[in-house]
Amino acid sequence: MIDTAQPAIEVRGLVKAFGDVTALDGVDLEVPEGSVHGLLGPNGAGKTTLLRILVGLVSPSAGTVRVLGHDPALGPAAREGVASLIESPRFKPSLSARTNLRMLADLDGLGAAGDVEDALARVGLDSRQTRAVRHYSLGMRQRLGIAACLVRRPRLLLLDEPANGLDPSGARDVRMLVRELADEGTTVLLSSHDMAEVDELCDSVTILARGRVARTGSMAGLRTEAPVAAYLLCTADDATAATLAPAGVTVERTPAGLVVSATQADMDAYAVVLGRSGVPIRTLQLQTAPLEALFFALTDVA
Ligand SMILES: Nc1ncnc2c1ncn2[C@@H]1O[C@H](COP(=O)(O)OP(=O)(O)OP(=O)(O)O)[C@@H](O)[C@H]1O
Repeated sequence: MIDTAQPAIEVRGLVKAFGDVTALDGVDLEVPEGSVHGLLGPNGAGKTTLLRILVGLVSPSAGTVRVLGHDPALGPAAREGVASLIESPRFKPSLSARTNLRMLADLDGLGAAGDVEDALARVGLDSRQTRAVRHYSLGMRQRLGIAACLVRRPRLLLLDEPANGLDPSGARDVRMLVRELADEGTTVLLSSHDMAEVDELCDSVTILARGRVARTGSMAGLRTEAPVAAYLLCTADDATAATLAPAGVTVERTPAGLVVSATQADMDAYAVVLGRSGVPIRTLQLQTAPLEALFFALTDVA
């Protein structure tokens, strides 16, 4: 029975040191059951270490960890209901996707309960095809890795940069799949470098920087904190355009065009004013997305 009052993940004061490298330095994390939570941070922030601790692959130096109510360090029984894709999944290269998943289901003692056909269908891999996994593209392997998670019918799915290395359509497929699983009630914790990806998929986010929590909260809350966006605007008459900026819009003339700082709503209003005033817009480019700018500010990455 699912205890809805209990968070799917509850981490308090988590510290992990590898020799003199402190990968995690007092991390608190709470992920409610049924939500999609993003773990965001630059390289080396500690995301993978945190995920590895959550599945019992690494033991913490200090702090408490509860995953679906259990301490994952206590062994496989304490990790029931949890599936993860943290490292590149290891499959037998000479065997087909279906045979690989059947073997994993048997190893997990799932037997017929591990629905291999359904898992393959969910990730868009054809269970009838006999091609060996060694011929699979990176995107197909990643999908197979997710299928291996789905065979376990997890309540909680942990994904380490699931769209990393995939081409745009592969990345979109993985995102759609994550969204579908979330809509069905699976709790998802996914790490990413990509603020846009987290914004698209997640209800809430924890931003890590150098092993510490730089910010945690709902995506909606984070959006309200985001600075105004910067745009590069080129018009048929930049000198006139600069004089037409409404209140709330800052315009700086540069050789490349007008650098405009404005909220989305104010930029829309400015574009309408320009059109009405007979100043055609030639190009308008978003230079720094607001959430991305906030991510850089919070993690100190120039
Ligand atoms: N097994 C290990 N031994 C020694 N140091 C480690 C080990 N695992 C991680 N680290 C160090 O801990 C820090 C955090 O690494 P981690 O891989 O968790 O970061 P990350 O946020 O996942 O980075 P990336 O986005 O590059 O994958 C880094 O300084 C890394 O070098």
